Amino acid sequence: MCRSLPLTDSVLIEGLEVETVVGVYDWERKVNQRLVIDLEMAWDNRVPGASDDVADALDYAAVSERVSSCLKRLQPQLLEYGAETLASDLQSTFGISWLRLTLRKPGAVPAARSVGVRIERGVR
Ligand SMILES: Nc1nc2c(c(=O)[nH]1)N=C([C@H](O)[C@@H](O)CO)CN2
Repeated sequence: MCRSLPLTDSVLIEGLEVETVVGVYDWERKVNQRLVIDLEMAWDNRVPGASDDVADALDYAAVSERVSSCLKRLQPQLLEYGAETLASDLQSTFGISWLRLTLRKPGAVPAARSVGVRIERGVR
């Protein structure tokens, strides 16, 4: 019997910076702050690897653009809400079966280099 192995290919976006309104406090609703996004997204890279056609690839430029516009429109209070909404939007828009998303807010806790949340959604 021939069983297929789980797909371990990914497309990556690391350190994507987005300026938006984010936070729970009154002062935070009046300023832009920087968010930093890391994404690992399952994708069968054998197809674009054979065709050399970006139409077969998960276009990291298009995903980056979508992340930025989504967070600017959403203006979340909690990072958790931003991450959950973003993950759901990316999965349905691009047909991503599984992703790991890290959303960091580097300025939030002065004594820390960064704080944030990480979620994984879907199945590989
Ligand atoms: N788990 C979380 N804790 C906190 C969040 C958050 O989004 N998730 N946000 C804040 C404030 O907005 C903070 O960033 C202001 O410095 C506090 N805790």
